[in-house]
Parts: sequence; C-alpha cells; structure tokens
Amino acid sequence: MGAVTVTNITKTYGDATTNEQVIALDNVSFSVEPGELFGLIGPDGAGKTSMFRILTTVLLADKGQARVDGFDVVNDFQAIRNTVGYMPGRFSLYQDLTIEENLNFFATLFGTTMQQNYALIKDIYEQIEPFKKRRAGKLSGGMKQKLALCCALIHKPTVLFLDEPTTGVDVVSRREFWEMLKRLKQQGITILVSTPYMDEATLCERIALMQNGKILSIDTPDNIINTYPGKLFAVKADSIPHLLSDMRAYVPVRSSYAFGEYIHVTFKQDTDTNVADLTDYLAQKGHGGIAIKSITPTIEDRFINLMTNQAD
Ligand SMILES: Nc1ncnc2c1ncn2[C@@H]1O[C@H](COP(=O)(O)OP(=O)(O)OP(=O)(O)O)[C@@H](O)[C@H]1O
Repeated sequence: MGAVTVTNITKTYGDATTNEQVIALDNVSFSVEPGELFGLIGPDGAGKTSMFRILTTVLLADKGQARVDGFDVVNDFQAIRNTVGYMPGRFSLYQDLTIEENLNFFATLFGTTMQQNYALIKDIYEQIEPFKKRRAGKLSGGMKQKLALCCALIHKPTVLFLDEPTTGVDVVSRREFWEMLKRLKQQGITILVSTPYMDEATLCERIALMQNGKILSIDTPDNIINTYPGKLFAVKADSIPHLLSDMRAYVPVRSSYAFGEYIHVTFKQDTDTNVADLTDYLAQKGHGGIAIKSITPTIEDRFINLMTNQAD
C-alpha cells in the first residue's frame, strides 16, 4: 500500500463575481511509496497547494479519493491530522511567539513535548537554538523555514507535506534545506515537497510535473529527462532579443525559448542539415557571433516540451 494514493481527484473553485469555474485539479491520480522523497513540480497556479490541502484534510475535493498512510482524507480526517506534518507555503508560525514558544505550542497541540521527539529535530533545531528567545517575526527567511520545519516535525509525523518550502529563501539556505530533507528521509519519513524550482526537481526520487491542474509526467528525474523526444540545440548570437524573434519566424523550428545566455531550440523534423541551414538563415538575417550546439535536455526543457505538446 502506498503512503499516499490519489485517485481521480478533481477540485474546482467558483468565482462569485464572474461566475467562472477554475479547475485547480483535473482528474489527478498518483501514488507515493512509503519513505519516498516525492516532488510536485510546477509553476504558480499548477494546483500544488490545492493537492496538499486536500491531502492534509483542510480542503475537500469535488470528486475522487485520496488516502494518506492508509486513512481516507474524508472519513478518517482526524487520524490524518494526528499523523501527518504540514508546512504550508506561507509560514504558519506565530510571529509574536519566540522560536521556543512556537515549538512548545505546536508540541502541545499534538499532545507531545519538544523533549519527546528531540532526536528528530535536533540537527535542524541546533542551527536556530542560539536565537530561541527571538520572536518568529524577527527571523530571516532561512531561519523561519527551519523553525517551520521543526514545528511540522515535532509530533514525529509519518508523512511530511512541504508546500514550496524554499520559495523566497536564499541559495545557501535552499541547499541546506535539501540536505535536511535527505537526512529526514533516512529516518523513514515519507516526504512530499512542492516547488516551482526545476533545479530542485532533480533532488527528489520521483517527481510529478504539473501544469493547469494536470500531471504531465510522473517518473524519476532521470527517466523524465531520458524520454525527451528528438534533439535539442542551444543557440547563441550577439543580439539575443533579435535572435529570439528571428528563430520564432523560422518555419522549421518547432520551439524556441530563452534559457540563460542561450536560446534552446527544437526542430519540427530532426535532419542532418538543420544546423547548417539555421546558421545560413541567421547569417542572412545579419546575426554575428552565431554558435549552435547540440545539448542534453534538463528537466526544465522536458517540462517546456510537455507543455508545448499539451498546447498543440
Ligand atoms: N480559494 C480559491 N478561490 C479561487 N481560485 C483558487 C483558490 N485557490 C486556488 N485557486 C486557483 O486554483 C488554481 C490552482 O491553485 P493552487 O494554489 O492549487 O496552485 P499552486 O500550484 O499551488 O500555485 P501557487 O504557488 O500560486 O499557490 C489557480 O488557478 C488558482 O488561482
């Protein structure tokens, strides 16, 4: 049995002023194995928060079933609330309480004490302990994140839901955070984490790429990259803005998008003459400093490819 099983979950929100329905989750199914580090990856509005809120029993789905740790999210909501840890996207901390007070508060809520489960939070708590008398509202983003994680862990959850835990956090804290997750995983906790950052996708064991309430692909990061169809090229020239508009006007090109200092390009058909033909075309358009190379796709390239397929 999976630690989390989601079967045909649909969630819509109604907009009272326009009477329009927003489909936040569209018939979504997936499962997460016990002890897995699983990522929901997608841009703002993909449906990640709605999914986490349903799984942590704070939101009801319109249709479908979901189970967490064997418990049904509707019928057994109390059992789920007792056993899961949830770190919502916006920090759930009490800003006027100190680090220590926040932790004691969350421990009391779950009928436990900080001492009882100290081993689980020790590594993380030690990093913020010197500031334990400081109010949460006065902490840096990285420190708030560590405190929020400690609060979510204080009752020793079997499944941990982390909704965009690294959004708005500096690069060093982000890296430290993922190290902490790896250590938690070693303790057997199932971890579901959502992130809009594609580089973090590769740190998960399996990921679901989400867009507009749908899962576009679900697999290990390596398998998702390896199923990239066709060839991908990185193109550079002296004027990137002009390059982008000229690439979009070039009929053999299927997709082209800015990617760091390059433009990533795929062709409608992979032929031996694509690179030479494109070089000629760009030279005719007056571009200098043209460089075209074949590259290995990243998760982000695969995501863009899947989104393009969906749009087609
Ligand atoms: N309470 C609500 N009322 C109306 N629409 C909502 C509500 N909550 C979410 N939505 C809409 O549902 C869709 C999915 O939102 P959701 O928050 O689940 O996505 P997300 O991937 O977590 O993105 P974000 O990072 O922006 O929260 C979006 O189009 C969003 O605008």
